[in-house]
Amino acid sequence: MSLTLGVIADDYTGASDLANTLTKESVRTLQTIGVPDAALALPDADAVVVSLKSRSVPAEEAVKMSLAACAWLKARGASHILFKVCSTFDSTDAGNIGPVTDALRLATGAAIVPVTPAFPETGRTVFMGHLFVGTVPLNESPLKDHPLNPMTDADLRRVLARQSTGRVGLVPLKDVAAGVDAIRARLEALALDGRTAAIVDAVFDADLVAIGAAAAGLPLSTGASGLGLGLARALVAGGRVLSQAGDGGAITQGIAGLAAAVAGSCSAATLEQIAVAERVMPVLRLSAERLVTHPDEEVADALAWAKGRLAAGPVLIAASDNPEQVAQVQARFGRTAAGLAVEHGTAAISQGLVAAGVRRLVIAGGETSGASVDRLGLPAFLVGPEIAPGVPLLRTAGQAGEPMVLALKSGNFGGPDFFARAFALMGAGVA
Ligand SMILES: Nc1ncnc2c1ncn2[C@@H]1O[C@H](COP(=O)(O)OP(=O)(O)OP(=O)(O)O)[C@@H](O)[C@H]1O
Ligand SMILES: O=C(O)[C@@H](O)C(=O)CO
Repeated sequence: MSLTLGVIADDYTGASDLANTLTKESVRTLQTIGVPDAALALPDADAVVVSLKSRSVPAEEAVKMSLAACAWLKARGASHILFKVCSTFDSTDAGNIGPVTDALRLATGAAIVPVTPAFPETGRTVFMGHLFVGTVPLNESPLKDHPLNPMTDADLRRVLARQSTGRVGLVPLKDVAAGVDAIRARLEALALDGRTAAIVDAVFDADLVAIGAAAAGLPLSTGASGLGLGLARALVAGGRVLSQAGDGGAITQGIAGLAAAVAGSCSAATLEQIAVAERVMPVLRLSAERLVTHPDEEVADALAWAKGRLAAGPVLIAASDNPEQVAQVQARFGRTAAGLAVEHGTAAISQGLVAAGVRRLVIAGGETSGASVDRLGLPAFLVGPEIAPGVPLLRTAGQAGEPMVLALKSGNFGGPDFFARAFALMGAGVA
């Protein structure tokens, strides 16, 4: 397999978001979970998205995992590496976007790295280096209450500089609007001035097409699905990838079995989606406190609840809670310990659901998805049609046993009826 584009994604939902964008742009794309085993038989692809669970781990660990993924992708011919981060730049002052970008820059020999989390289709735009979520700056959006990495500064030059060893510059919208040559010229000037990364403004998809054209000529970029769109357009236009229309129908073919969803995202979008799901399917609200203090009992009770209902249609099991409740649990047990306990609990529930015959599984939340997919030991996914912007259907690939269809939903993505829509596309209707 000879690749053109190698993507290192810092969480699993983000990886499927990016794989979705590339697939929509007709780039033959495969999503792997971690660096694939040498023995894993993979179909041909022009782009591979390696999913890591590296967003919230200590920076040294994230760097190590990302360098291993980079080496694997480069050994298979990838001429450009995209480090896929969250469109809301989820990270802390300790990392991991800065440390990983710095390390990949050295590994790829890049002089400067264009960085933009813009994803206009989902309302993420960057202007004068400041990230907006819809109509408000990042620090006024619900991301200020994120359970693991509250985002309190919208100025990405400052945010990235606090995490990086290098100096951070800006490619302003004026240059982006002037087109690919102006972007290249600004990046070169910033590199000459000693900047090792540059936040690139982008408000419309057209901006990202120009940025993608400039970035495709460099060894490395850091960004979200908007940058993926720009890179895909540049690679297809330059004849560097085989453009191929997707075969969406094949994704759900031959998949029967039960259907369920597990949610651990506490984003405003997911909380609303759970409330809406309650009107059309059975929903169980887990106790985060009990997942910390009596995990086996809480998991067993949840599975018993689900098993009594699955035959009648999809069910949803959610740990998700509002910021006040999450803060209380965190105050009592600590942020990391509470998050990990809930992830372990939801992963055990996903495993129990699959053991009970679930073959159509929706998971909400990046860390939550990572923990569940790891527990299920799924090595790779083929990418199918889109349920909502940034959320495709996925079909398991490369694993022994019966295939499954999954959806890994980024916390903030999807409309209010997301769960019902996902099940309908998976061929499992709700009442
Ligand atoms: N009730 C709760 N109390 C405390 N922590 C919780 C609770 N419910 C979930 N969590 C934790 O909150 C974190 C949510 O992160 P996750 O990445 O799954 O969602 P997200 O950040 O909304 O999604 P994404 O990363 O895709 O944007 C997880 O670590 C999860 O275990
Ligand atoms: O970019 C995004 O917002 C998502 O793909 C994501 O990474 C959420 O975890």
